[in-house]
This record gives sequence, structure tokens and C-alpha cells, in this order.
Amino acid sequence: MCTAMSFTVANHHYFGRNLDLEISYGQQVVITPRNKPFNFHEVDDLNQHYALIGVAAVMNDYPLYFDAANEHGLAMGGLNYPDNAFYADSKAGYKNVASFELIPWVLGQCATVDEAKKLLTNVNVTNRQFSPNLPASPLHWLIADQTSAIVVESDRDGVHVYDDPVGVLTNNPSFPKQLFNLNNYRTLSANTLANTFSDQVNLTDYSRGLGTRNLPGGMDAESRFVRATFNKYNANWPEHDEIANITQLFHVMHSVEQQSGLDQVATNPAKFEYTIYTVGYDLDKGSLYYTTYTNNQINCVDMNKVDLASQQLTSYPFINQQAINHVN
Ligand SMILES: C[C@H](CCC(=O)NCCS(=O)(=O)O)[C@H]1CC[C@H]2[C@@H]3[C@H](O)C[C@@H]4C[C@H](O)CC[C@]4(C)[C@H]3C[C@H](O)[C@]12C
Repeated sequence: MCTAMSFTVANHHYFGRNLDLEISYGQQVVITPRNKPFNFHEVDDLNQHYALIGVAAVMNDYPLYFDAANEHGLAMGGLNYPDNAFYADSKAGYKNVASFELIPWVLGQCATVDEAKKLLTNVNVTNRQFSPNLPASPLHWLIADQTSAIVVESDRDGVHVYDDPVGVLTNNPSFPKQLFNLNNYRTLSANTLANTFSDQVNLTDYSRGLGTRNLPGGMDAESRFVRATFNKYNANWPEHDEIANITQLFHVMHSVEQQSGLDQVATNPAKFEYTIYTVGYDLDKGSLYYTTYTNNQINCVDMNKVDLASQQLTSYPFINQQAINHVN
């Protein structure tokens, strides 16, 4: 499972993502500069494009992005959508883009969600594999800029592009069902509540936080969708303090993280999914902040510190070593 969300705090814009999985693909933080060509199989190559920063597995010098943001503050993440995602063969008259090409194709040439929506009209997400040992993954995608968000789902009946008014995405079921399910939680509250049970029954407010008692705590994707959305909208944001905002963003993302041991992998019962990494993109500055499961310290990679006019990928392996601050 995974969780992604966009945040806007006063005039600061962020995009967060947890990658929950039991295996690693050797992913790193990867910056693709403007002149490193993106070659696609059926749509036009992008020889010059917007620069990207994100998390990717680099195979044959090709960045297979899990999530990324471009220099204009458009961000995108691919999240598991098993049993629902359907990728078709190439179809005449469509923009045929393989699932693994979608992130560079969109972020390479769109600066905003509106531009992405236009580009995505008439797209057909194809079932082409990157290589024989990397079959296409069943994904859906969250795309967000500083002001809005959309979700892209390629189902059996075609590609859907939904407005995402809450800027959150997890996994199954499909996005419209996740959004509708929020209605079931409309009485959740971060406030101290009155007794609406009955004025004939004496019920006391015996503990702080009772308004969140029915906030779902599960690892499942529906629970995380509700929890992530509630926590995002109710978190106090310091607004003008960048470090405090980043810190709060990580608190929200970690409120839906998967602790190892809680989510068994059905096909491999000895394994458990866990939050391998959490990223928080500063969409205004082009910085990527991250923590990993074994390193709670927030690390930062700034895309503007590399030569964005070059042609070479720059990769930074995740720092997984826990940094304990020994005080005596
Ligand atoms: C599985 C990952 C999503 C995390 C998630 O939702 N896990 C839940 C697993 S489960 O439902 O609970 O079983 C996704 C996110 C990005 C994906 C990767 C990226 O799409 C990049 C390439 C794309 C290639 O087609 C396949 C390998 C791959 C390297 C993908 C492997 C895998 O599908 C990743 C890592």
C-alpha cells in the first residue's frame, strides 16, 4: 500500500508520498536534467524537457520514477492499484504511453495540472513492459500542482482522469469509491464534542480526542485514505516557518505509515509490507525531503544544486543509517 497527498500551507506547496512495500528495487533519489532525452516507444521523444527530481530505479540509464516533481512544481506519484488497473494494447488514434513512461511524459512537458489534463486527453496507457524481468505494474497516479490535484486510473473501460478535491490517493478501491467513503466519516472532529447521543443519557467527555475515536486506524487503503485526509485537513500548519511545515508534513505522512509486522504479504507470508521511504517535495523550491524506515532524520536533496542544463542523471542513494543524537 502507499499513500500520497498534496498540501498547501499559506503560499507553500508540498507533495508527500509513503512507499509501502516488502522489497526494494534499488531506488534512489534521481535528478533528470533538462537535456537528458526521454525516449518513448510510441509518442514523441522529449529531447529537451523540464527537469525532474524524484525517487527512481535507474535501469540502463533510464529513470523509472516511483514519484517525482518537476522544476515548475508539478508532482506525480504512481501507487499500487492491483486487480483494477488495466493496460491495453496500442490503439490507433490514441497517444499510446506505456505505464512506466507516464511520469516522465507528463512531468517532462506539463507545468500545471491543467496542462496535464489536456495532455492526458485521448491517452491510452499501454501494457508494454520495460524489460522481460520488469512487467508493467498495476498503478494509478496522483498528479498535483500548487492549487489542484487529479487522479488517473486506467480501468478495463478506459482511462479516467478525476478531479481530486482532497488531494489524497491510496490504493484500492477505485478513487471515486474512496472519495465517496469519506461521507461515512463526516461526524469525525478534532474538537471537543457535545453529547448528541441523547439528552436523556448522561455521557461524559472523559478523555481528550473523543471526536477522533472512530477515525479508522487500519493499514488497509480505505482506512489510510480517510485518516490521511482527516489528518491533512486538521493538522495545524505553522505557515511561515519552512522547517516547521516540513516537520508537520512528515507527522501527517507518518500517521499513515506502515509499521513492519502489521501488514502480511499474502503471497509471501513470511514478509510484511512497511514504509520503506517517505518523501515530501517542496514544490516551490524543487527540494525533496525524505525519511526511511531505518532513518528518522529528515534528509534533503535540492535539484537546484546540480546543473539542470546537463545531460547526465544525478543519483543519491538513500541514507538508511539511523543518526542518533547522543547527548551525553
Ligand atoms: C509497488 C509500488 C507501489 C507501492 C504499493 O502500493 N505497494 C503495495 C503492494 S500491495 O498492493 O499491498 O501488494 C510501485 C510504485 C512505483 C512502482 C515502480 C515504478 O512504476 C517504476 C517501475 C515500472 C516498471 O514497469 C515495473 C518496475 C517499477 C520499478 C515499479 C515497481 C512497483 O510497481 C512500484 C515500486
